[in-house]
Amino acid sequence: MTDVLLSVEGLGVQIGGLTAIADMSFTVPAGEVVSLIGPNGAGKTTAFNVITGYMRPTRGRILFEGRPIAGLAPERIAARGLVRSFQRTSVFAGCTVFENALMALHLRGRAGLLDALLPFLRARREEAALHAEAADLLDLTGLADRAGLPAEALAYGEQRRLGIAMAAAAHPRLLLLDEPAAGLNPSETADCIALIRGLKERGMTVLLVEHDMAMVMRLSDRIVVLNQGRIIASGPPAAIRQDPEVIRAYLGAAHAAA
Ligand SMILES: Nc1ncnc2c1ncn2[C@@H]1O[C@H](COP(=O)(O)OP(=O)(O)OP(=O)(O)O)[C@@H](O)[C@H]1O
Repeated sequence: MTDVLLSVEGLGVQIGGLTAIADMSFTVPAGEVVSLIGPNGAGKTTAFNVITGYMRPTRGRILFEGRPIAGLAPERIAARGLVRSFQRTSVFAGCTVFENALMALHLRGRAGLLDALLPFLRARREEAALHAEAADLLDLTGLADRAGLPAEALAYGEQRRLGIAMAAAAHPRLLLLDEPAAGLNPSETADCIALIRGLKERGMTVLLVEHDMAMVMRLSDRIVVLNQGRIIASGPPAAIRQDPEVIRAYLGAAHAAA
């Protein structure tokens, strides 16, 4: 049986008098890409905010590796290995692309007992390993030939990919991506799909919120469809594409025309 990494059970979120999420239950199995889709206002961002600790649920449970996380502070949830990338880019301007990748890896680095015993040797060995890993990360993003450029000189789509790679550098157990294709042109979207596929091939589990259906259909093992705060369907892309209720509520005319 597949290991369930994240389990959302009977989640409900009220914001003031409004029901942002009425009742939501789904799981994210380890090693899979699960996408949350649905029309504007369906509750996708709210679900992300609650899972990552930025909002408190009104009811329900969220279990990460079997332990409850609902209501914990965002940094405590991140420390457990649940890391999110934001819609806006989050690279450090004024640093090169390579330095950005390196910084993300350093932020993950943890000093151990060896630090106290062999500080110099360890620092050198670790630095070399981190440089190799940063180079590997840039290979994966397709940004290796841009390594020496200031991060702000990258095109928008490249900055977005670097931001995702930096979130992935933390080796999260679960990576949450909030609309990674927003504002990207088709070729940038294709590069972004390649990056996420590469992360998946390296064993990363991903929860994706995305409006770009080409990306969702290509990457997802499973899709959860939300409408007005409720799950109306969930399953593999082929089934979701043909689900009459999903077509009516979300895929609509664009799907019919395709
Ligand atoms: N901070 C807030 N204050 C008031 N209402 C909110 C707040 N955040 C979300 N909502 C409401 O909760 C519902 C769900 O919104 P949410 O942003 O989660 O939807 P979404 O699926 O992410 O939409 P989109 O695709 O447009 O990002 C909507 O009716 C929205 O207006």
